[in-house]
Amino acid sequence: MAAFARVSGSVGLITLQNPPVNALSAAVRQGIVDSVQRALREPEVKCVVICGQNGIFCGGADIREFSGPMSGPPLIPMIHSIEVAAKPVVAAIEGSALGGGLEIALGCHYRIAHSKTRLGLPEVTLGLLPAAGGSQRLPRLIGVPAALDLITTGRHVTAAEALQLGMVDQVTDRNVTDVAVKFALSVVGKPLDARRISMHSCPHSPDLDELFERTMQHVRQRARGAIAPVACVQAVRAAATLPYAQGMEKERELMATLFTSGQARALQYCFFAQRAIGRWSMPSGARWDTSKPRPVHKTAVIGLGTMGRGIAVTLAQAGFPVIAVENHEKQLMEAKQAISGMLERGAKRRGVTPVLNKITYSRDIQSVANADLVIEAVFEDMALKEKVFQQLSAICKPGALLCTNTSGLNVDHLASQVRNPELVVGMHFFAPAHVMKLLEVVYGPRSSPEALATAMAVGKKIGKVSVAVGNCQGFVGNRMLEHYMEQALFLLEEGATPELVDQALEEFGFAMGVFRVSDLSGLDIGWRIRKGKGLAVPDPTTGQTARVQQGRRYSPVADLICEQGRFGQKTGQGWYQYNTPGSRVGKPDPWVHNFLKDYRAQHGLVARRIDHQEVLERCLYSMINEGFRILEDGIAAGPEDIDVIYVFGYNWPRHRGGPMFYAHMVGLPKVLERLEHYHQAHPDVPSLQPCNLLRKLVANGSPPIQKWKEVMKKINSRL
Ligand SMILES: C[C@H](O)[C@H](C)C(=O)SCCNC(=O)CCNC(=O)[C@H](O)C(C)(C)COP(=O)([O-])OP(=O)([O-])OC[C@H]1O[C@@H](n2cnc3c(N)ncnc32)[C@H](O)[C@@H]1OP(=O)([O-])[O-]
Repeated sequence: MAAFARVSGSVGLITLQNPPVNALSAAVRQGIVDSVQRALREPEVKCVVICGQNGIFCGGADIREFSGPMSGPPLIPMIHSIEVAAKPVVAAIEGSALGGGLEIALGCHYRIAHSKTRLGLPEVTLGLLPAAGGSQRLPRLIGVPAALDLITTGRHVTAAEALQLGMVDQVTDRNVTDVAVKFALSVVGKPLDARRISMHSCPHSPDLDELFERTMQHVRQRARGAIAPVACVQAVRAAATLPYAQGMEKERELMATLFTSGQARALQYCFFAQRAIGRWSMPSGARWDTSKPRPVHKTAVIGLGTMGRGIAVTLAQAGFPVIAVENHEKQLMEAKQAISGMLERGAKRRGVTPVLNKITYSRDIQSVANADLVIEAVFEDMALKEKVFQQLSAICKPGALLCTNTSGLNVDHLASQVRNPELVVGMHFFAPAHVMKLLEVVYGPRSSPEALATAMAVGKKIGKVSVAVGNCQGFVGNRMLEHYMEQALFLLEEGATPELVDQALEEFGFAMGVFRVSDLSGLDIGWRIRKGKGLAVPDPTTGQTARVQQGRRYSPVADLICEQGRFGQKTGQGWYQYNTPGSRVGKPDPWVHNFLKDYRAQHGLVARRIDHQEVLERCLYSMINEGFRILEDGIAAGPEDIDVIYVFGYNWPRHRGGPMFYAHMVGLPKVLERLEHYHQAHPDVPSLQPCNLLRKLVANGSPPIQKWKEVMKKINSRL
């Protein structure tokens, strides 16, 4: 709701009250309407100040209301009544003014912001556009180019940048409401027409058409099929070319298309999923709010290869002192140089001083004896990791958290190497570790809730989106990815080309298809892992790698490509051809096409026409099916955990919500039917056999994704 009070004699103070972010729920909107009417009606009130409770102005419209019928007074006429008011209305902005919150402020005649405020119109990140006049008022206030940037990206600006853009009139370090009240009294009686933004046209911008063409092209490229950014450009174009009322009509039309779109539902699901994963739970019943993290002051990283360097940078940038250990002198010197460079470039980008002194380098693992948390990031070899954990167990102080950055090896096996297995968890970073937001925090059967709570707390402090998952081969992300990649290889055997598979996945919204990503990360990495699993081993008699391994179909196509030394971008050849080793632009490679033709002939395979639909169904549904197995095994607590992992760690297109949300949108009965269809065609591919949980959810009427956890509990309780 919103409270009204008269302060300083003649100032009507309207306070938004809806913790934690004063979202504009129906009750808050009604409260504002009532308060504005009262302020304008009461003769003693000469001016008005609008502020928010609890140190935040307003987080915008109440996103929770979007999934149901909208009720309460609409925003647009409410903001209009503020703008046309005969008494000056001043917005006192602190904390955040986002979306509808900023739109209210744009309806006010003046805006005073606290220096720590963040302002923005992030609707595009929810699959929407600023639909309470923001797309029409902001361009009029700050100009078309700046408004296009803020509205199509949804980025938040600081108070300093907002002042520089002309979005706010004053920035203060003092109590912003007090400053606003004084300011409001100082402008009583001054003409207001100049302050009514909608009454003005947009500041002139030379060659507007060229600007919009260029922006639309850039936005379409970046959007990868997302519709909201495109609509945002069209709305701002209306502001630049049409009178306000017509522009508002255009804004309303565009919003109507977006509001009910599947993409908007996917993006709003992601918004809440990203916040839900912080409320983790373990199969033991331990939870985020019943487990206390241990204090972590000193940290250490063992092994300064690519991952170790990124992890050290991330910890130091978050303010942790780091002991960086590498026992090879040359590797240590190279790491020191690389890390310093990363810290300096990061500091330059953020306009802060590089924290080079946060890291101390050592060749001696003894130096980590006093660390509260140690992250092992040595080469992905179990024997080597065992040795490191045995050393850490002997060296580290009691209570130190021992973490491994393995991307899929058995965390519990490493726990069995130490005195306190309850203090061992996985902290699986994604390359580059100082850039990628995702962190899989892996707990084993012996990991204590306290250990998990501590790793999750450190994950939050270093700015990672941290997801708690159970220990199993490949954890969640890589375990599902294996099936996605396996299907892609089978499709090559059956007639597809790498380009066709990648095109289907890129049209779906992935920045890069599976074969382009493999060429980027290096085919030799996967090859080494497959060899480690005893898969990519040619039969000594035939010299051929069997196409049935451990009782299931196996495709040796990638191994055979690697045997030719084709490791992707780094060798200039992989699934694509590159001008030179290291170059990034891959062209279709006739060698690969001929190789596949020969391979099919050799194995008696007949190529057939494969369409994009089949590529998507086989690559994505097999991955989703494994997602259901992961839920069934309790490795992930809910679909949100899986979807956040894929959106933040595997570039799953955010406007598709994540693999499990996508299954929900496609419809579980359809996913089940298609998996059954493909499993019938490929009985030797177990990953296509529908998971029991999927069957049970369909049998339970395919409940909405928000209800899966509940239904899973019921299903499990009946087991
Ligand atoms: C007409 C108009 O044009 C259109 C159509 C719109 O206006 S569309 C809406 C546009 N507005 C936004 O996109 C802003 C969204 N919010 C944020 O960016 C951030 O929240 C924040 C404001 C910067 C605070 O960050 P935080 O880190 O301090 O806390 P938190 O953990 O994120 O949030 C704390 C709690 O508040 C909940 N919450 C936050 N913003 C909310 C909102 N707008 N509606 C409903 N709930 C919200 C959130 O789910 C969490 O709940 P729970 O998990 O505790 O149950």
